[in-house]
Amino acid sequence: MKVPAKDSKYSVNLKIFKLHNYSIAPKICGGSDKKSPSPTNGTAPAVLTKRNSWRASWKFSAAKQQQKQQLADSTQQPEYECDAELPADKRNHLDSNNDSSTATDNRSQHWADALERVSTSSNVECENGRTAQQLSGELDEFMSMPWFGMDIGGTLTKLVYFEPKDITPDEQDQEAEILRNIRRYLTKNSAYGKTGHRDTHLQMDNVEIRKRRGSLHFIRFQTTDMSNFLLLAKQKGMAELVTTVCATGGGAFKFENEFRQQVNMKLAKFDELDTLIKGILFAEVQNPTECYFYENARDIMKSEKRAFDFSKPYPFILVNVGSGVSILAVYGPDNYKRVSGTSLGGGTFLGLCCLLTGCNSFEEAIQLATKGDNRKVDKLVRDIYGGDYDRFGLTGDLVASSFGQMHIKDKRSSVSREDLANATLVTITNNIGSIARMCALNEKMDKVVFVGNFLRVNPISMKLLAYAMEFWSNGTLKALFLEHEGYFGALGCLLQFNGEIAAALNETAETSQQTQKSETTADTFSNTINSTTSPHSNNTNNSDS
Ligand SMILES: Nc1ncnc2c1ncn2[C@@H]1O[C@H](COP(=O)(O)OP(=O)(O)OP(=O)(O)O)[C@@H](O)[C@H]1O
Ligand SMILES: CC(C)(CO)[C@@H](O)C(=O)NCCC(=O)O
Repeated sequence: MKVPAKDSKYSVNLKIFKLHNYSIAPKICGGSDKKSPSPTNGTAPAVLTKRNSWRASWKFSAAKQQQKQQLADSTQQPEYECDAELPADKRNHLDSNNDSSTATDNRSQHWADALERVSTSSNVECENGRTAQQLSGELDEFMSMPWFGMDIGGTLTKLVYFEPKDITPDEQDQEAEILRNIRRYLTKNSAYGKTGHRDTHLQMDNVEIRKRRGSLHFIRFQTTDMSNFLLLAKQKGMAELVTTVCATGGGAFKFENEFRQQVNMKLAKFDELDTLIKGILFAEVQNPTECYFYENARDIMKSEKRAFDFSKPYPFILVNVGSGVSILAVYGPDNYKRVSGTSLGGGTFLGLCCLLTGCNSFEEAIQLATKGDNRKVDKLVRDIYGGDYDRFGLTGDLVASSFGQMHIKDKRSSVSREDLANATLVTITNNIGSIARMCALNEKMDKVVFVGNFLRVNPISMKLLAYAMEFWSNGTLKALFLEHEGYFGALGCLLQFNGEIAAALNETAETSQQTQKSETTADTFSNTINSTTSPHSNNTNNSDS
């Protein structure tokens, strides 16, 4: 991975702390020793139920157990090929979990099943009516380049593209021109269309995936720009390539038909939280400096980014700050639950900031926040007490009430756009920190990993979160951050194992059959409510917000 020499974004944003030339002790976690009220927007814990349909999709070959085992023994496991070459400690890291060895066995078994099935039973009918031959074709199609993983989120779409670097001259001769053009287009540019960007500083080189060596490119664009993206993909000839793309995020469901109709692309859909964890584990193994923390977190003026050894990660709290926030308790690679969430996330920060300051982009909002002072907007403990509230350890500098001065006309007229942006950022960050801390306490975990694009170019929030975890836990909680911030869902998608892909394709077929059925039902009973369940309905959260 290209590691930036000195992250300029940090030096720029440090200005805020220079401007606030005081010992910053913003109130990150509401209430401290006081009994904190429950977060208004928290969600009820939802225990993960693993999706089982892929197991069912292969079950007809269970009768040939012995034969399968031989195949399994002689077959490598694509997803873990790179693992086989890893140093022992890294391998242990993937295997150290209570579930992981079982998961690996299952995977090799199912990969063996898949191979056996396509090689020996090409006309056996699958559950959804497709033959093994068809399924084999779909797997081949998936295996053919280009390889993408896509995370279509509420605000940003993230695309991870694998560029093969081990192309032989023969392969090069045979490579379709369209494919070559797509590869060149993606890897030679860093801006695409109106909102597309390649984060060149995050590029991972010399990565091995499914026995191919190459580079991973990280691209993002606004989800509102999806129709332009599809148009561009069509112009570049994607429709003629007939590819299947692994996709996750809400948009994988929302835009599925558009992908099919406009660029002839099938989406193999995966759950966003499953892929998030897979992506994180892969990035950590690939990049020794993926994970970092803030040293001297208690003194925001002095706190500095340092590498953290995340090779033995479990258990940990994972806070994904996207448009909204999901909070997971992670016990192992295939073992987690979504413990909470809040609708007050990155989307809220951006939305409120645009409303309050008239800014037009996340970058602009962060720039404004960097120059502003939340103390002119918020009501601090000292604005109420005239000093500290000693009895419960609340120093005068703490925010007692976010935006608490804005009901006063004079104060309102003296605040700047910068102050409002800063107060918005601090408010949203504090709230996330508060909920994350309560989750860590509940789950008795001491590592809290923050990811998601809200943290992009946003050291103010990272430092506040690091401060919050450290200060309010008396040093027992540690906030951790990851370099590839918002790309883990897309990365995890790209890495999906072939057995899982086959299952996702099956689910797609099942869903379209269900949809057709429900459309017919809706025609017949036009007054009844369509209650078709989502293919992942056994794996969703119980959001109550
Ligand atoms: N260039 C950008 N444009 C818009 N938002 C950005 C940008 N860079 C960072 N952000 C922040 O990142 C957030 C989106 O993060 P992310 O991409 O992780 O979530 P998402 O997948 O879009 O949302 P969700 O997971 O809730 O569907 C935005 O709400 C905003 O706060
Ligand atoms: C809906 C998702 C999961 C989409 O990524 C995310 O935006 C989220 O977790 N929102 C918060 C929902 C809640 O728990 O209140």
